[in-house]
Amino acid sequence: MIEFRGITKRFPDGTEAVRSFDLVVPAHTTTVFVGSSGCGKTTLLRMINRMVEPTDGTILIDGDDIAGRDPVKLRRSIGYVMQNSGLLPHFTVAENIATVPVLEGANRKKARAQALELMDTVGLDRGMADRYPSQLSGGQQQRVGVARGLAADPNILLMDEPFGAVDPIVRAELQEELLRIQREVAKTIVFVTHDIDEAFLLGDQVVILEKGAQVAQRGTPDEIIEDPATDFVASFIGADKGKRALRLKQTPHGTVVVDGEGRTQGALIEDGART
Ligand SMILES: Nc1ncnc2c1ncn2[C@@H]1O[C@H](COP(=O)(O)OP(=O)(O)OP(=O)(O)O)[C@@H](O)[C@H]1O
Repeated sequence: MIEFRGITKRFPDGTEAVRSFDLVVPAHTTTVFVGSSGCGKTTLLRMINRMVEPTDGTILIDGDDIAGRDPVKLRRSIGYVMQNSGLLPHFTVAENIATVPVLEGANRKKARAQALELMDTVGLDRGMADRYPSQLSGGQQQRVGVARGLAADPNILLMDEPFGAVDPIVRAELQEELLRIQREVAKTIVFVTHDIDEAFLLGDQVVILEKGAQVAQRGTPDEIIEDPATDFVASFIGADKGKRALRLKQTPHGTVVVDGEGRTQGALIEDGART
């Protein structure tokens, strides 16, 4: 469990990126921070592994104040996956995945064997182990990034817009893969996105943020969709445009689901029917 208590971050130029932020991130579930550009999501995430130090307040991991932890050790014990994967260009795929275990003193042969296993986990062909990042597609690079994040077998995985730079089809594939991996590994994941649909798909807990990391609403996707707390939230999730208020419509071919403007969003099928 990660706990933010009264966290404020003011940068030296006076920008208050985060103001008095409180939140409990339960273990073994996915919490998503979602909000517009500049609202403080990345700053919140980077304070968990001390890449950014808070100006005020306390962050606890499993009850321990992280201010008392060695920053380098803390950082290596937490997985971090970023947009554009952040891979080292002169390292092969396997070497990239094994970076942290090798830094931590793991035997190279063992680290490589583990990297190959992680390639299976994230759905990458082992034949790519000796390629360089520039020889992979954007989606494959992101898979390597996820494998690297998991390599030290961390309890916590931080993901900063990890699927932001890939096309929508690959993005949907990566989201499904992450859901599958999370069913297997059950890490405590903190995921940052500005895409509300991604937040609702991946999040057990979704935290909608406004400027200064002010919490507009926090809850499960169901709770937020059923009862948006404010006009801002309703607008952010598209409820005001009828995007979330779906109706059934009969057609000659069956029943479809339409949004507030009558646009077809999907077909209604019987439970247990083939999709
Ligand atoms: N090192 C810094 N010095 C000064 N201001 C900063 C610094 N890093 C971030 N900020 C500012 O803090 C605010 C929050 O930034 P942050 O990167 O956390 O937002 P974000 O929600 O992750 O945005 P995005 O979705 O665009 O990445 C912004 O106004 C940003 O300009």
